[in-house]
Amino acid sequence: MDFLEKVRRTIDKHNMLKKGDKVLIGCSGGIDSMVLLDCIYRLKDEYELDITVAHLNHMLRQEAKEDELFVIDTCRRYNIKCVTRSVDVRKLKEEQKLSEEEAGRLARYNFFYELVKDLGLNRILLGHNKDDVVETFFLNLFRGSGLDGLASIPPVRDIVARPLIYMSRQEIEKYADKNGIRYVIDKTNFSSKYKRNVIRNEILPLVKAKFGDGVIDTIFRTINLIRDENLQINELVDDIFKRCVKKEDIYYVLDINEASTLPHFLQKRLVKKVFKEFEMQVSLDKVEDVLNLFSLPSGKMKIFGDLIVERQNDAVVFYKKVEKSDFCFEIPLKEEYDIKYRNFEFKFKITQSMEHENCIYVDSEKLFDGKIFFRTRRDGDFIQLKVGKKKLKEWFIDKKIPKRYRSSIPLLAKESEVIVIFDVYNNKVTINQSYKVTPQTKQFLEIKITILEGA
Ligand SMILES: Nc1ncnc2c1ncn2[C@@H]1O[C@H](COP(=O)(O)OP(=O)(O)OP(=O)(O)O)[C@@H](O)[C@H]1O
Repeated sequence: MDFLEKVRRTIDKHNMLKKGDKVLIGCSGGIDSMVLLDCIYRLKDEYELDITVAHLNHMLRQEAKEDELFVIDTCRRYNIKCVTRSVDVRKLKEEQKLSEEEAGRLARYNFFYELVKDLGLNRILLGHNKDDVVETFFLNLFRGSGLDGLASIPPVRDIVARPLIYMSRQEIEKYADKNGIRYVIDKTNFSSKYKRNVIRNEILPLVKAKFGDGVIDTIFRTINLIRDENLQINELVDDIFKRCVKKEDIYYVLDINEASTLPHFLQKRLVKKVFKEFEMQVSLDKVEDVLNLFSLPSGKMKIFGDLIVERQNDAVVFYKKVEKSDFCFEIPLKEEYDIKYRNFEFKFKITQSMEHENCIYVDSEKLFDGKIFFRTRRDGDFIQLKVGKKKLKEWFIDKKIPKRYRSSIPLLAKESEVIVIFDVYNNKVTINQSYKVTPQTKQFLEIKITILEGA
């Protein structure tokens, strides 16, 4: 089967393209991406494609500018749009504390996704080949990895597709030769500074010499098996996640009763998936630490940064300490006062009548003999209810407000006496009995609460 037919079959097998797609091709100028460009150009009419090439100049190598100009020139010859950008990858590496390869990848993907958005494209095509897949597998194996890493590079992920994924480097070289494809040679491919090159130039040739050239195909098939099984496990974990994990405000609440029935490896995956929601990849040790919380009555740990995992009743709760939710603002009763808190806006105003239906009114008479604060809870807070005086802490327990929410519930208070509890957890307001409006009330504190759109 000829090369282009094999590429076409890869595309169709994985639904990489459909008619009328607007595609971005990532071209470094190297052999893989230039062969990819040539193939997609040949398939352009058949799939009615709109093609844009993107090249990122990493500003790492001396020849970087030449490579960029080479890609621009090639696109001009094909009459294809080309967008280039330069990013100081070394600087990005320092800033984000990444390896050079990771920083390069991050810069590339950011660039690609930005272009997709700005130009209204719907596919990103990259030139990874079979050898890249095998090399990545070994890289991850030597680094230490679970199935996700051993599954290596997938043919399709999200809108990214890799039409050359079943082609060997040798086949690509043959195609380039036969069709006079021009490309640049990345000299760093030969340097042992990068671990990938050690695998590519030293380890894999040795493996081939000892086990025969066919061994690469055998390893590639093994990787595909791992990927298929991994995919199925991931789908299972997605279903379990929907069942066991609830998102509440900024919290992910994992139901222990449900999760405890799962086999250990699925529990690990589930916890890893919660971390992923925070865009965090966490070591297996940390995952095991979290699983230990399943069998403890209580416990709390800091993962890293500001991510906290805490055992609470029948749940393990994951949350990020964003900002200290403690706050305290004095309400100047003489004038109108607005304050935004989370996705609410509170407006306070003294009035002589209860004009508005959707406002809360408090008898203001007793407010003037002290300072009034809009704040979060303090030790010793209490509220006067119909049934008598109650500690705020007990009130929280009665109303079944989870501990993690208690510190972020806004209150109106005078010293330790709570006048109004704005229970944003249950969407209810509780007013202190001594401040409730009566037929004798002459002056009111009007409180208007608005939910802010899109907050
Ligand atoms: N600087 C870049 N600008 C745009 N796309 C890139 C760039 N570098 C890599 N890519 C894309 O990502 C794919 C994989 O990158 P990787 O670095 O693994 O390959 P490569 O050896 O540079 O590939 P190639 O042989 O095409 O140069 C490339 O085939 C190409 O599609």
